[in-house]
Amino acid sequence: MEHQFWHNKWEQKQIGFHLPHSHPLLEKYWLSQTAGHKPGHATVLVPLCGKSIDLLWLRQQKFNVQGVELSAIAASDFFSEQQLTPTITTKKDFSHYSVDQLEIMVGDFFKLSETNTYSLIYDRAALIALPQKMQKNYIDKLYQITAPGSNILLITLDYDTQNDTIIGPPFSTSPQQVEQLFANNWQVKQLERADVLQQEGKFRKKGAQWVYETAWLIQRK
Ligand SMILES: C[S@@+](CC[C@H](N)C(=O)[O-])C[C@H]1O[C@@H](n2cnc3c(N)ncnc32)[C@H](O)[C@@H]1O
Repeated sequence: MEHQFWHNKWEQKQIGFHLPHSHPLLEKYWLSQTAGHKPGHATVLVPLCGKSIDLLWLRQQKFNVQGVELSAIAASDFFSEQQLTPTITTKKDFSHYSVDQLEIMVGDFFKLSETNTYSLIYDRAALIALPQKMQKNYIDKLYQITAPGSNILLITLDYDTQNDTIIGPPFSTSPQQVEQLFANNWQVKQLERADVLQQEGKFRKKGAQWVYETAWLIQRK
């Protein structure tokens, strides 16, 4: 997706993806499957984080949280809505908005230069925000920045693409696609798959017959 597409979405407040609460699948699987074995204060990276309340939930569980987000509007809205005052510093490709244990790096995720650094990643609506031709680059970038043994909690959506009135994002990403994307270098475990058509008004209105949400534990070999 062009960067301008997302900047326009934030400027025009077209952020239907934003949830006013933390994600139930994060609450269900983060400690039980993904990060429960990690010592307190491990760092979790949240790619394409928007102004997600999940950042706060993760911090409440005593993780250091680093989000990456293209839009400075998203970052400033996050901190002002949470009544937090960040310090802002700019280094190279990113502006860092930070308060205790929580930082949003404003810039392009694909410009992260770290290697073998992160051991915990939370992805809700990040992989699926990208069109198929960018998804492979996204997985390559995850591979670059994570260390062997890293865990990712990934939440994907796939839907009835017969109905071509639905144009992503989110881009329908089927279990087969997830398995193919992570086929090399990763172990893939499906944690849960459920029909969420009833909760997804946007899809229902457009005539979708089904929408599935799937939670995954992805482990880097
Ligand atoms: C579908 S939203 C999901 C936001 C968040 N994960 C959530 O659950 O609310 C995708 C977000 O990714 C951001 N984004 C898109 N491309 C990006 C990039 N290359 N680097 C960093 N952020 C990006 C957009 O601005 C948008 O806020």
